[in-house]
Amino acid sequence: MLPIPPMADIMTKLSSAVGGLIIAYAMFQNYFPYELRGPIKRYTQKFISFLYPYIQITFNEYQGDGFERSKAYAAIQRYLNANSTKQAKRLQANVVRDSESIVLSMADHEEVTDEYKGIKLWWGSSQTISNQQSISIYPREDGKRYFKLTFHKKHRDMITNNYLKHVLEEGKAITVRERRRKLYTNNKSEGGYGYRRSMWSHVIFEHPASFDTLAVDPRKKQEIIDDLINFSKSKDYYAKIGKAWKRGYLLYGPPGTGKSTMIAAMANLLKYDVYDLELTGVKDNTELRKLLIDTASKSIIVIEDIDCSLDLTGQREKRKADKKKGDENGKKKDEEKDEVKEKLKKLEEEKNKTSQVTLSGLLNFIDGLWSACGEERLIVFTTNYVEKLDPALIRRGRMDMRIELSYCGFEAFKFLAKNYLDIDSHELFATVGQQLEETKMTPADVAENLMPKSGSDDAETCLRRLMKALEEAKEEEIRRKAEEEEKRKAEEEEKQKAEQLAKEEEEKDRKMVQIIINPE
Ligand SMILES: Nc1ncnc2c1ncn2[C@@H]1O[C@H](COP(=O)(O)OP(=O)(O)OP(=O)(O)O)[C@@H](O)[C@H]1O
Ligand SMILES: [Mg+2]
Repeated sequence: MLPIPPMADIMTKLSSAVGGLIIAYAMFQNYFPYELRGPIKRYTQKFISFLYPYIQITFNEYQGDGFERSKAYAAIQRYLNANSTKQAKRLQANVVRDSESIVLSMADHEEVTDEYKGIKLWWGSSQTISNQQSISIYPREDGKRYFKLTFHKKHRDMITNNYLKHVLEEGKAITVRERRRKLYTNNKSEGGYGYRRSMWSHVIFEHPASFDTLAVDPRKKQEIIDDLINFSKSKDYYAKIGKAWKRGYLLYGPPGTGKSTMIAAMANLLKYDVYDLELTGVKDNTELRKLLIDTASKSIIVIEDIDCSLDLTGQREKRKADKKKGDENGKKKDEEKDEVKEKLKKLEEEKNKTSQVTLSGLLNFIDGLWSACGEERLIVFTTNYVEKLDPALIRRGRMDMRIELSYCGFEAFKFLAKNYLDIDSHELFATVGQQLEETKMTPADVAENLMPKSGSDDAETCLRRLMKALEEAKEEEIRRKAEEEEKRKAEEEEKQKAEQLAKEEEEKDRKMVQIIINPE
């Protein structure tokens, strides 16, 4: 490739060439016969492109009527900030992320180079200054910002077909990587009229959990990570098989086994937002659908403790009973005419009013037609009692992956020891392993015991503390079992006594009947 002079140099040469051409053009307009003008024009164009064999593409910041910021401009800006800002000598500082950090971008009239598959390109940033003296609310009237891409015309196809696509995709990926993720929760519906509030409120999601710190059997962990990454890259696959791009996970296990922590780790791994849906705060199925529509792509919708959130089968029965009660109250109202009492009753009813979301509403939420309105979404349920859930809710297709998080095993313990004490092995490991087989302890409790409590605590002190806790837990379990056995025996005895008593009563009754029938 020919070495290309810097832009300023090109512009000087070009302006003198163009000046000459304008004079020539004026002469030719007046003095050349009409028939000769066409060929001469063509040659002039060739001459210009010989002098300046480059193509320029402009990307304006605002498009359409000037209100909408061009997505391409934003993506290019991100791309250039990440890839080429180091070369620019004049930079512009923008404060972002709630005034916490600064992002540098190339200043106006700066130029940087980029290289793509051995092709050199130039990116310039500029602004046309508005002639208006007044301040306008229309962004485009305050001056148009734009990026200009310059490249040799022989690379036209490669640039327009491949490079621009690469820049836009890379820019978008950087936006996703760098954005601050959010943790949303649904606002409790308040009913009534007035200004429609957003259905979700959010805070910045900053949970430190990651799969690196999660003590789960390494093989199982890898399987989950692979599944998640595979999902996030499967846009085309889902389109091909005609399924909405979403996946359901059911996390189940006793309290303190890392279900919530795993959700945070999933969000951190995929860089997704989290929507923590509190079902008891959702008025009815319609509101549930609205909440769903209000969620963005690249997100995890979480429903924790699904078994407690709603008594999905009992709920419908209770509602019917409530309704009946409501009708009866209506009749009484005319009779009583006691307004104060009525108001108090209403308040009480309002307080007791629970969510009217039904099982079918929830199933529709997961895989009904509306669930396809966004893409790249995970739906995660957690529960302590998987056996309590309605089979329809957790069948394959709805919950694609079921993950059991259980008590701490030896592998998980070794992982926690490495994480908390920075040791791979210790002579006490074998004993701890044996204890863990005999006694159930959650990873949360194991981690708590392993954590050094003071600066003087070494690995052995922490391991011995864990062993002591396991010993105590074992004794507690033996005590509990003994108590249960005692209770069971007492109940059994009670039952036998009652049966004996019933038999005796029956015998007495039988004899009494006989005396009445046969008095002698
Ligand atoms: N497998 C694990 N690896 C590392 N830390 C864990 C693990 N499980 C639990 N913990 C620790 O224990 C604490 C409680 O865990 P978490 O809240 O994730 O439990 P959970 O399964 O969601 O419990 P619940 O059913 O009560 O909601 C967390 O602070 C976490 O650090
Ligand atoms: Mg939890």
